[in-house]
Amino acid sequence: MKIGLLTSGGDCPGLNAVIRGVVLKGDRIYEHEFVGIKDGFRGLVEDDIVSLPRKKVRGLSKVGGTILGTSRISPIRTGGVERVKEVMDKHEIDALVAIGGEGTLTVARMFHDEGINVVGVPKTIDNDLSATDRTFGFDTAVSIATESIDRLRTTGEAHSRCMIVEVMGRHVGWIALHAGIASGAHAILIPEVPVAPEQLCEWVQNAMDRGRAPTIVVAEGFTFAGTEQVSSDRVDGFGRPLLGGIGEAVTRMVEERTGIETRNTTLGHLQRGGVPSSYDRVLATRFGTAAIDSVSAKKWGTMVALQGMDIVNVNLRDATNEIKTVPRDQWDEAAIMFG
Ligand SMILES: Nc1ncnc2c1ncn2[C@@H]1O[C@H](COP(=O)(O)OP(=O)(O)OP(=O)(O)O)[C@@H](O)[C@H]1O
Ligand SMILES: O=P(O)(O)OC[C@H]1O[C@](O)(CO)[C@@H](O)[C@@H]1O
Ligand SMILES: [Mg+2]
Repeated sequence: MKIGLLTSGGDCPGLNAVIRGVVLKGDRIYEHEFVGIKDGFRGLVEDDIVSLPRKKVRGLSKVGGTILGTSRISPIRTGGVERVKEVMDKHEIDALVAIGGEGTLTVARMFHDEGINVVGVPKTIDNDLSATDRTFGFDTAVSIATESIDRLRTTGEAHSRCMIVEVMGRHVGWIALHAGIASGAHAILIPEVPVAPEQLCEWVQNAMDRGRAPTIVVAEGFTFAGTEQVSSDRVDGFGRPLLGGIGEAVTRMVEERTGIETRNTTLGHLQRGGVPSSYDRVLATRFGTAAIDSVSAKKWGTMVALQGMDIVNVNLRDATNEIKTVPRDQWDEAAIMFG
């Protein structure tokens, strides 16, 4: 079989390890041929496709980013499924492995419905995909965020300041929750749970009164009860507003209301760049080798997923019907330690 690989949506540590896993097993065990589609769906519409022999994936499991490039360009809006089929036919591509988050896999599902052979691999640092216990990239992002919060804590203590840390998480607070628990934050603010400014200031004041430097982790998608998401007037490649700025808003509010000197740090793309953790390398490699098994078994319209310790196949529809949010009881468990 001739198989096209693409990475789409935000990049994520472990993408290259998936590519390596797919190509190595596909070459050794199944003798498939591979091509790389450049910059996600852009390459599929604009016919930007390169050969992907085994030698191109050497040593890739520890390399950040993606050798194929990525984008947020929609094939549905730009060329449509007919154009995708035309390009695939031209290159005699039998099947696609689409490595991406909920948006990419929604498009993969649309492709499947239109008769294109496709298997999905779940990626995102946000960990917001249903039907898989984990996405690769999440562990790395949490490690980077945790280390950063630990560092901010010592400078906060030196100055008796309140430190606010904004982490990624457009719709969900998984990174904030895990990094916040790991670093012993005094409050964790996530999109799933509205919190009143008065409550936050009480936690900040309590921590200060006990001689601690209050440390607050806030996910970019968080909003105070009854307020709008903070976003910029700029949009991403798909036309959605860029988020970010809630950390600064929380900082000003805390300083104004409590009088405690407060500083904001937005971790941003530091959470996505650089080498994947060993956990993410292993998970991504397992996803890659399982994905080529799925392709070889013609399990079209499915996604590889982690359930417990096992890699399984799930329907793309189950993976993309709704995003996986943080359950309220998990936030409540953490909230016992706030303040
Ligand atoms: N419903 C849709 N209709 C058409 N195109 C879509 C749709 N959803 C997503 N896409 C396309 O798929 C691309 C990838 O989706 P998206 O940008 O959300 O990244 P993702 O795969 O979800 O990863 P991330 O976790 O970074 O968001 C989008 O930028 C857009 O071009
Ligand atoms: O700067 P970009 O690439 O648009 O990505 C930002 C988005 O990517 C994500 O990290 C998901 O990868 C979101 O949490 C965030 O809103
Ligand atoms: Mg998305």
